[in-house]
Amino acid sequence: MRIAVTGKQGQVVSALLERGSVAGVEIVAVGRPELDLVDRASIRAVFSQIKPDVIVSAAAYTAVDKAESEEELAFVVNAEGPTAIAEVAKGLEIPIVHLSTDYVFSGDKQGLYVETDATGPVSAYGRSKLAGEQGIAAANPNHVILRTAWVYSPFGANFVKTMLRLAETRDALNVVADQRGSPTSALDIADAVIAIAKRLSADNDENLRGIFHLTGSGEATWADFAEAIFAGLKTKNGKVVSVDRITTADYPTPAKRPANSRLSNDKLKQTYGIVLPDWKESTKVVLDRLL
Ligand SMILES: NC(=O)C1=CN([C@@H]2O[C@H](COP(=O)(O)OP(=O)(O)OC[C@H]3O[C@@H](n4cnc5c(N)ncnc54)[C@H](O)[C@@H]3O)[C@@H](O)[C@H]2O)C=CC1
Repeated sequence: MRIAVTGKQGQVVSALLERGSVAGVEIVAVGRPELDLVDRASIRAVFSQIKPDVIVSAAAYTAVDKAESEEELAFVVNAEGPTAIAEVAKGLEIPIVHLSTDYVFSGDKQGLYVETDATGPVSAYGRSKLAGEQGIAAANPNHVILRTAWVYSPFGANFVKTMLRLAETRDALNVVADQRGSPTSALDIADAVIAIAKRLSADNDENLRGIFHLTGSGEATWADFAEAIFAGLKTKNGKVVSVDRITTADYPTPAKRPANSRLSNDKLKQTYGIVLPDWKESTKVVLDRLL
């Protein structure tokens, strides 16, 4: 099976390239310059040449704070581009698997978010990703939208790498302790995406299509996540870094973030039998690679 994935150096695309060979699946990464999400013509041209069985839409404008001042560009990249890809997939009669985000929700709910909960993004990035979900769903019923969250990996830029970099020069760090979510390893996302793509290309059942939540098992605050990273660092090289728990109000950012990012993964478990590993286990796997 051949999977075309958008982007060349992102966390999820890098993980797919690595895990694809383990799963015996050919992964073709397409990104700039031959595929630019702001250029519809490039989107149309590239996939008919590759002839994939499934398209995975992983590339995105992911600079959450910068999007506040570049909302128009974020919309083109996160909504118009993926919608055009879904149209191409429809024309090729193949499924599209698209990565979306917990930031489509406001974070005001008390419990875990389920797929049918009302959306209500509180940031430009979240609004652009929600518009992408809606554009894809309207363009091609043969879609799976995977809302994930707090993605980290050995690749690209992410929270784990930022914490390890800061630990080189600091003994204590202030980390936000009033946002809850589920850290999710891009390596685990890649395994799930490949399993889902295989099912989609073999089975037309409409229950396999639609929106699904896909996050690491268990939950944490950013401060918990940082502590787990520094515990791993301590066992590796003895360096001790302490975490000072602060509130979101103590750490103002241009984009507002949901206080509650916890997503229920029950639908994915019931439909596909997929459950991602506990975030603490997957964090150890990534730390082993980075340290
Ligand atoms: N990183 C995170 O914490 C989260 C990410 N997501 C979603 O998961 C998906 C994958 O995220 P990551 O791998 O972490 O992202 P990333 O930021 O590591 O990679 C994004 C990729 O998109 C590419 N890209 C950006 N603009 C482009 C354009 N105009 N044309 C072509 N390619 C372009 C970049 O070159 C890069 O390869 C994205 O859709 C993102 O919105 C969802 C929730 C959380």
